[in-house]
Parts: sequence; structure tokens; C-alpha cells
Amino acid sequence: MTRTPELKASTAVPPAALPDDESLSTTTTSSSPTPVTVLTGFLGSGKTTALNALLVQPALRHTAVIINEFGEVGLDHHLVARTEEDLVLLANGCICCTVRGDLIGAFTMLAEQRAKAEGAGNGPEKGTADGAGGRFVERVIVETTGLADPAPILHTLMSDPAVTAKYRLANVVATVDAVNAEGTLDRHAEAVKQVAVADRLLLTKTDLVDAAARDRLVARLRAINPAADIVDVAQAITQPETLLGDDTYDPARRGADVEAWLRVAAYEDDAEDGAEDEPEHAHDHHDHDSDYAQHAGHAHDHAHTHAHDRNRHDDHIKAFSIIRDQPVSWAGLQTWLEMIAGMRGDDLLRVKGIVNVIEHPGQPVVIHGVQHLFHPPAFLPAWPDADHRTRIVFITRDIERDLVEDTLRIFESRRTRR
Ligand SMILES: Nc1nc2c(ncn2[C@@H]2O[C@H](COP(=O)(O)OP(=O)(O)OP(=O)(O)O)[C@@H](O)[C@H]2O)c(=O)[nH]1
Repeated sequence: MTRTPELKASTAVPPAALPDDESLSTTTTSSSPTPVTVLTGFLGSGKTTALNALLVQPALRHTAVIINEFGEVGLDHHLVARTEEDLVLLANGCICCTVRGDLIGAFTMLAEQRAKAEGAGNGPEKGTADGAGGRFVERVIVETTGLADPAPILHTLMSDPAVTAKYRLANVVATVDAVNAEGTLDRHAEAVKQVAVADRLLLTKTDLVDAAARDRLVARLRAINPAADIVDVAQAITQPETLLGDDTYDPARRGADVEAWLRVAAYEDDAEDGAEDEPEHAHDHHDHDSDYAQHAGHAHDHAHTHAHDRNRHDDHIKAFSIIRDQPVSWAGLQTWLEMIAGMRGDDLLRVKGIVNVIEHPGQPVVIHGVQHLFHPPAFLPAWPDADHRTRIVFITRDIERDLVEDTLRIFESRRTRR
């Protein structure tokens, strides 16, 4: 049976406060397009962890982050070391299919902030980034969902006039989980595409595998994308200038497949633009779509209408969340997680949650599961907002919400009877 690591005191999110220092790019001027890095990588492969390690570095203090999350309940904005002003959460589906408009809207908003900051004298020369004058945004990192097909995202960034007027796609970085990647690449076409389009591949979780497994994985990654730099995340995050440093994304360097995917994305984009002239009718794109997008801290409802279905994800993939109003027993939850990971680990693509545990009142616990692997749970220093309910997001293949709900209730009721 899969063992869930013991609950130990550690913190899940590094501090958001940044020391004053030089920025990464010394070449940004108020008129130059803002460089954009796309951070992709399969579910649970370590995107947010790598991002947090980068964002605390002084060189990235003027970096805004756009996070796209997959699931009914957005959690990532609570787990990223960035203040509300620098973080935009797109939780209304996947940017590769349903929230392209939101992505463009987020870029437009950040460009307006930058213009406002520069108008108020908060430009790059002064290095200031706050106050009523707006924030100076020097770089944007877009973290995709783990299931994203990167091609339509890259296409949008390279061709949408509203974006290209102010931004340029600098590079694509993909995290690759050394524990799960072999199986993931076998089973999920999105994972192969994420690797194939990247300039840099960040190997994560190499601390959990032996050298031979790492070498096998590197050979496989080289076969998919011979031009990418492959680096261990521990090394990469100490050199943000190398990881994110200015270059302009060139699909031609990535091979014929990538160019073909981008052509398909362009074709579908044109088809959608044509279809937008048709009368709109609202319908669900995914059974997992949440129905809101929010600029972190300022949630606003979006009633999304799309003219046709652009669901690129496998119909077998489900995303749902389990919510508990009352604190839950850590011991019961741990036993249940072990049971479900042991029985259905291959199909338990991602489990991520904030848990209010009976055993540690006032100390929210963050849990992360990726297929059979459960990472050590970690305490958050405090609840990120007024919502103190347990919220656990599941992304599964062919595991229905009812099965998860029903089995969890069995363990919960067993605990209660003791
Ligand atoms: N041991 C180890 N754990 C890691 C490493 N990188 C990430 N993790 C753990 O992997 C889990 C998932 O990491 P995240 O950064 O949330 O992954 P993600 O790609 O952002 O996940 P999603 O966006 O939900 O798909 C967390 O528990 C991390 O602590 C690593 O290099 N080594």
C-alpha cells in the first residue's frame, strides 16, 4: 500500500517579501515588449514549486504571474509566493481551450498596470513597483494547467494582436517529474507536447530516483526534444537569468511537429473566430469547468458562452473537488488517501488540497498527491483567507466523484464511531 508521508511541521509557501535588488532584465525599457515565459509541465510535476523558488529571488521582483488552474476550486493562488496585485488566476477552465479570452484579458490588464506605473514615474529606471500609481511589470510568467496542450497558448502569445502589441514570447520552460514522467509520457499526449515545445526542461524530483532512472529519462527527453536544455530544478532555480533570460521563442528550433501543432492551433483559432459570428449558446465545455475566473482577491463571475466545443482533453479525465465544512481527522484522511492511491494510483492524476485537520487547529495542511506518489504534507503558516473549509481537488482518469465521496465517507464515519 502507498504510504502517505507523516505530517511534519514545515511551510508550504516561501515568504512573498522580496529584498530590493537589481532586476533580471536590464534591457527593459518602457517601450519594449514585456517578455513572457510559459511555464508548463504535467500535473504535479513541480511547476508551482519551481515558480515559488524563482519568485523569491530579487531578480524577479517585477514579475507578474498568470496562473491557470484546472478544477472547480482554485488553490494555486494561495500557494504561490506573490502578492495579490502581481497574480492573476484563471480558474475558468483550461487556457488551451476555454479561457483564451481571459488570458488575453489578463495580459491587457497587466499592460494597463504597467502604463499606469510608468505614467506615475514607477518605471524600470526607478525600480519601484507599488503605490497608487500602479505596478511596473517587467516580466510575465504564465503557469499553465498540467493538462494544457501548449500549442494554442503559444499561438495566442505569438499571434494575437492585443498580446503581441505589448508582449513577446521569450521562452517556454517545462517541468518533468522524474518519478512519474515515463508512465506519463506513455499515456498522455499533452505531456509529450509540453516537452516537445520547451526551450528548457526542468527535471524535478530527481532526489527521489536513482542515477540510472534519471539517465533513462534524459535519453527519452532528448529523443522528443533534442534542442532543449535539460537541467535539474535545484540548479536551475539558482540561475534565473539562464532559465528565463531573454531570448525569443523560435518554433522552428523545436522541430516539424511543433510547427505543425502551431499551424493546427492557428487553423482552429480562425475557425473559432468565424464561429463567433454565429448566435451564441452557452454550454459546458468540460464537466470540470469551474464557473469563475478571478483576479486573486477580486473574484468576479463570468458567464461564458462559446460557439462550439473546443474540449481538447480526453473525455476520461475528470476534475472535481471535495469540500468539508467541519475539520477532518488527519489519521482518517491519511488512511483513505493511502487506500485510494494504492488501488487507483495510475488514475489518480492529481490530488491537491488545503485541509482543516482536527489534530492541528488553526494550522491548515497542504496535501499533494501525484499518481501513486504522495508528497510530505506541509503546514501553511495561516489560512490564506476567510474560507477555512477543507478543499481537495482531484483530477482523475475514469474515477468518478461518487466513488471518491462514498469511500471517504466510510473512513470519516469509521473515525466518528471510534
Ligand atoms: N521531492 C521533491 N518534491 C518535489 C519537487 N518538486 C516538486 N515537488 C513536490 O511535488 C508536489 C507537487 O508540486 P507542485 O509544484 O504543486 O506541482 P505543479 O506542477 O504545480 O502541480 P499542478 O499545477 O497541480 O499540476 C508538491 O508536494 C511539491 O513539494 C522536487 O524536486 N523534489
